[in-house]
Amino acid sequence: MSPKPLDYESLNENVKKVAYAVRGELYLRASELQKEGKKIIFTNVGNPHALGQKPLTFPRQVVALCQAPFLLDDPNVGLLFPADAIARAKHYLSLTSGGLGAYSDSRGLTGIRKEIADFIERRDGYPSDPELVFLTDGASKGVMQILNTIIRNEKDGILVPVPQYPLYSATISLYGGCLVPYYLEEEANWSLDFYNIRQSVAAARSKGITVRAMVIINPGNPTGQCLSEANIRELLKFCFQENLVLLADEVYQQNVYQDERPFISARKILFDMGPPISKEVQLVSFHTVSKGYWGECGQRGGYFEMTNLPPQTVDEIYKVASVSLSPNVPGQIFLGLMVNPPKPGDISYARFVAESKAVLESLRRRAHIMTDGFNSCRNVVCNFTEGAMYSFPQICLPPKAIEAAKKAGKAPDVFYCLKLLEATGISTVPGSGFGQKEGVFHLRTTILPAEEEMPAIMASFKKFNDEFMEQYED
Ligand SMILES: Cc1ncc(COP(=O)(O)O)c(CN[C@@H]2CONC2=O)c1O
Repeated sequence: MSPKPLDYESLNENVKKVAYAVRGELYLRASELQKEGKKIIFTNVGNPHALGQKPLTFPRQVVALCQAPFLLDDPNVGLLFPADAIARAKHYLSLTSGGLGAYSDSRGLTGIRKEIADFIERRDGYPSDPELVFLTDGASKGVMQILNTIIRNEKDGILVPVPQYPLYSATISLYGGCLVPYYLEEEANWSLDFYNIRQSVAAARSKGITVRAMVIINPGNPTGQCLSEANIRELLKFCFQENLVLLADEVYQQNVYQDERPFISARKILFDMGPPISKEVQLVSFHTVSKGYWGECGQRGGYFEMTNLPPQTVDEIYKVASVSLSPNVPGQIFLGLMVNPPKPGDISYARFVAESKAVLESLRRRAHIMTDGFNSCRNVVCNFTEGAMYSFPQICLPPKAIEAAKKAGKAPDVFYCLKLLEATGISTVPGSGFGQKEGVFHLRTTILPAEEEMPAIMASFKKFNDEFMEQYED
């Protein structure tokens, strides 16, 4: 009997190649342990509300009213909702063609795309065209769509930073392209090494790969570094020289925990550089409501903005977006609220600022607590989380531990993370899931556990790690 169409052996080989460690072996084991009644701290996913972060009030008030417009007709609505939330809800409902239950245009609601373009113009100081802003169900879908547009065959290469967020490796596998790694320099705080980047491109080309795009994640996931203006200038010059489209993943642009390298968008620097670069380099920038001080991961609100793409290409991307009909409309409204929050003088302004400031300041403190906790272990080295939501310490493992891992049929960092999980309930992601240099091991955790729990979590980690080292050290 020949295999059925959806038997494993008949499946699309690219589907089988996909790996996504953020919800891989460790996450599955943690879920099993949770079912057995063990308390698990899921720090594997940058999912703030799942770790106790409260949603911002104003956005939820507006979307609640949009979801239940009959409340707006209730004479007591003003007793429960502030006037600016009521007004904003009415505004967003007026943008839709029948409320949140109706499909929107496949690029998203025009009025919200305009709000985003206005935000980009305020942020960068250069005009932004709403026609070049497409809304998506999370930034993930936008990244996937653009990579799908770029990858023609297995000889098309995409430059990806390593360690990388596995959305990129998984999507490149799914669409049958070639991931061309460029290694970040851990010793120099995960900085770029342009010699290494050029080497990677040359090596790929020598194998017949056409390198077509370069991904930057700024601030970085899992590495947390923030790129300097000089870095981004050099990147844009490199893309211009090598004819690469730059994919700027800027989903963590609100998550910055140091003052030396504030977030500057790749788009701003592109226009600052002027012609020919500002006219020639093609750029797609991504953003989301899943991160920042919003953390609204489940709302699936993302967008990408296209710069220097020819109209015909934009039309092709629109055509493919039309196949999925419409990005989810509540997620679009969250995007509009994120880029156009309450202003000074609005009734909800003070509360909004207080809530968002509290989240960011706490994340900054937690970044320090976690980094210091890891660095207090003699075999652990951890760069400070300058931005994003993760800590990515290097764990120096003794030969006996590596031997034991081998015997267990596990990569050394997977072995270590499994032992950590079993001993402490802390669910992390092994560095191998993000890529790392040969013979060097990491784990990724988020800085998201509640601040008051963080010291106990780090103490529990240190206790486990020291006992692990006692057991396996020569
Ligand atoms: C760099 C980067 N880009 C895009 C996304 C996708 O965001 P959307 O929610 O908008 O699709 C993530 C999510 N971060 C994942 C999710 O949690 N932990 C992670 O590493 C990310 O880290």
